[in-house]
Parts: sequence; structure tokens; C-alpha cells
Amino acid sequence: PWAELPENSASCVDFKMKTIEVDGIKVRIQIWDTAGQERYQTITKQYYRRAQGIFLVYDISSERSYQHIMKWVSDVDEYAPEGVQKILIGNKADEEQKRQVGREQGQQLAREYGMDFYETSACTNLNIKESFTRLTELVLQAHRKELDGLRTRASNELALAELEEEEGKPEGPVNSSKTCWC
Ligand SMILES: Nc1nc2c(ncn2[C@@H]2O[C@H](COP(=O)(O)OP(=O)(O)OP(=O)(O)O)[C@@H](O)[C@H]2O)c(=O)[nH]1
Repeated sequence: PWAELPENSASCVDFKMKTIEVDGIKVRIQIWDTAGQERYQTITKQYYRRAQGIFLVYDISSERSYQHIMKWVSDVDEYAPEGVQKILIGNKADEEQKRQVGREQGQQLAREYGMDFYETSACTNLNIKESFTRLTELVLQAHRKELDGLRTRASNELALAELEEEEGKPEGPVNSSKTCWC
């Protein structure tokens, strides 16, 4: 993937790979952490295009970061693929004494956008594994649906082609030697 990186992206995109287990299956995930600052957005938006799952993250100790989520959602809607899976994250849950955004506010916003919601902490590891596993699960589910749809369509088309072939066949020897009953 490095060959496809836009120029100057080193300072605004961090990349990691990780293997996690979902439903007993080992899944290797690529994690792209894009910078939040406005000045990098021409570059970072280009990464949405190939995303399958996205975490929209605010900081529970910053009302401003929470207000920004609407803007992130509209960017994601504009630049990410249609079936992209999204989860809302309220990070820094360990900073209870500095909290400016209530847990219910997070839940409410997530409900409005039809997303799952977690409060996390990168310091205490709260819900880190859970949220990554959930997002991976959602991505796998979405792809399974897509695959099932393709499979159904393919088998319908095959059945239709067989039917057409059958109907198009010239009448066989049994019919051609049929006695006339009239
Ligand atoms: N207490 C606490 N601090 C955190 C947590 N997560 C990140 N931080 C701190 O918050 C600061 C910003 O973290 P970053 O990971 O740089 O945040 P970011 O959203 O990636 O920043 P940009 O993408 O560059 O805008 C750092 O000082 C981190 O140590 C957390 O869960 N709890």
C-alpha cells in the first residue's frame, strides 16, 4: 500500500497492521489513523475511499470535538464507499473529572446516525479490543451479505440460462416421430 500513498502523507497518516480473532477466525486488519487537523484534510480524505470500517472519535473531555463529529460524518458520507461501517467512539473515558460530554450524548448521537457506540480509553485500554472486534465483525458481516447477494444472483442467472437453453432446444426424436392423433 505504501506505493499508493499520496505525497507528504507521512506526517498526517499513521499505519499499523494487526491480527485479531473474530468468531474463531483470525482476521488481519489494516489500521489507518488519519490526522484530525483541517490543514491535512485534502490528503486524509483520500484514505476514506478505500476504507471498509471507520471509527469516528471524539474526546469526552472536549465538547468541541463532539460537535465536530457531524462534520466527520458528512465527510465520510461524501468520500467513503457506500457500505462502509461506522462506529462512534468517545475516547479518554479515564478523564472522568474533565468530562464535558455525557455518555448519553454519545449514545444519542450514535443512535441518530445508526452507529454502535463505545466509550474508550487508550490509557486504561477500556473497550479498545471490544470496539476493534465489533468494527471488524460489522465489516465481515457486510461483506458476507454482499457475497451472499452475488451468489444468489449468480445461481439465479445460471438457472435462467439453463431454462432458456432447455426451451431453445429443437424437439427431440420422440416428439418428431409422434403419431398424429387428429
Ligand atoms: N487521558 C487520556 N489521554 C489520551 C487518550 N488517548 C489519547 N490521549 C492523549 O491525547 C493526546 C492526543 O492524542 P493523539 O493520539 O495525538 O490524538 P489524535 O486525535 O490522533 O490527534 P490528531 O489526529 O493529530 O488530531 C496525547 O497527549 C495522548 O496521550 C486517552 O484515552 N486518555
